Amino acid sequence: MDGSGGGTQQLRLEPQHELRMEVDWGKTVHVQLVEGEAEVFGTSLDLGERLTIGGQKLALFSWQGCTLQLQGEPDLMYTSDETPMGQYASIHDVLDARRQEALKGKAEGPRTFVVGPTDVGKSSLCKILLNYAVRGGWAPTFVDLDIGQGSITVPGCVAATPVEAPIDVEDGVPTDTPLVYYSGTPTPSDNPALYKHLVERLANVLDARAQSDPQVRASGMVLNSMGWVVELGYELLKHAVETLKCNVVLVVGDERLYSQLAADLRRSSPNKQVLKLPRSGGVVVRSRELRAAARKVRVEEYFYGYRKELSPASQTTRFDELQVFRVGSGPRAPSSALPIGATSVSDPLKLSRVTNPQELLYTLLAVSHAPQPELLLSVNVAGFIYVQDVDLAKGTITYLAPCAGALPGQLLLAGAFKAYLD
Ligand SMILES: Nc1ncnc2c1ncn2[C@@H]1O[C@H](COP(=O)(O)OP(=O)(O)OP(=O)(O)O)[C@@H](O)[C@H]1O
Repeated sequence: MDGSGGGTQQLRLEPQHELRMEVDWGKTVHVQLVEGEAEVFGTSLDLGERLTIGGQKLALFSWQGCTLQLQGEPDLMYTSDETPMGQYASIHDVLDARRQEALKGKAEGPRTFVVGPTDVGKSSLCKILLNYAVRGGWAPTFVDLDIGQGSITVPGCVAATPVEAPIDVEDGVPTDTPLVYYSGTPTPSDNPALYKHLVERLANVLDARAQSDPQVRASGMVLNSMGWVVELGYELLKHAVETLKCNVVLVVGDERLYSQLAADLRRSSPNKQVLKLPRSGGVVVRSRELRAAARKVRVEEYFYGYRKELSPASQTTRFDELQVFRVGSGPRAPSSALPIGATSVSDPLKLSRVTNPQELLYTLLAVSHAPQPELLLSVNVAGFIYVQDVDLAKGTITYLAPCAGALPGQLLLAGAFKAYLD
């Protein structure tokens, strides 16, 4: 049973056109390349390869034209020749030239920061640039600072992963050797100091990695950012650009943001390239509810896999055998409750041991590589567990882990959002 239903049809895609498609979760559509060439966000399809699309919105683009065979009924499907792919390819050429130059001069390649408001196609552009770089023989690092989505592991993280092969259309970015820091919340406004701290930790490790391998260094990075581009969100963007030493900033679909960033960044470092790009008309706008649903799907995929091919293990343990810590000093007193003139002071990076397991129910806990609690915010995480049940009478918690057996670390970081897996 593949859930595709519907008949089979052949479709001709003219040169530089794209076929835009939306397939809801729980449904599948199969697409096969019969003739010519086509790609999905820069990942080329092989002739005869059968792509399964489910719970996705995407575009099949062809530079030279192609024939596709479709089985199943997408919820929405249309073709368009109004795509920014030509401009995206030109940007790739600029980045490629910078990589060649960097390799020759044993220097840093382009660190390309993609910014823009929500739903302008930032993640899709990152995939296109990563895939084009891989097709040219480079091994760029993908850095995801959009903690709302968690495309590398789960929502609530800043993370990075090397991309050495084209990104799988179904499985997404590779997750074999990710570098992950957990903030535990899908929005940086909950604890901006923590977000900045984790970005700084990530930057340090990525700098060290780049120094150790000239090819990695010249390949550079492609960085995805969150869509919060005003007020504090804007300050966090600038902090990330500076901390991760980004030398190319691509502003998608927002003229105002482009001129503001270009002025601010050029003032602080004149050799940064700040470029503007149009939003693709194909990008689908997602509601708040859809984003929350996508977060849950992301967590499910982490444990069960995109095709439900993984077998996570449910285990029960005594809560006092786990050392779970929470970041931040808890809710601040409202200013109205403080003496006149006093401000509420709390350490946003303070760690405190969680003593009531009930508050962890349905949340994700990060299993840290840290050898001691003081290093919990400095060391990356090994993976995640999901708290399925808490038995206060017995003092036990039941959790879902990617595999059975002992956890890879004794120290855990609590998350603040509930995933409510079925
Ligand atoms: N040309 C296109 N045709 C059809 N769907 C597209 C196209 N480009 C992007 N999409 C889809 O639109 C949705 C939003 O795109 P994307 O995730 O790239 O935007 P974003 O700016 O990164 O969003 P966010 O605000 O969540 O960071 C995704 O489901 C993506 O697959």
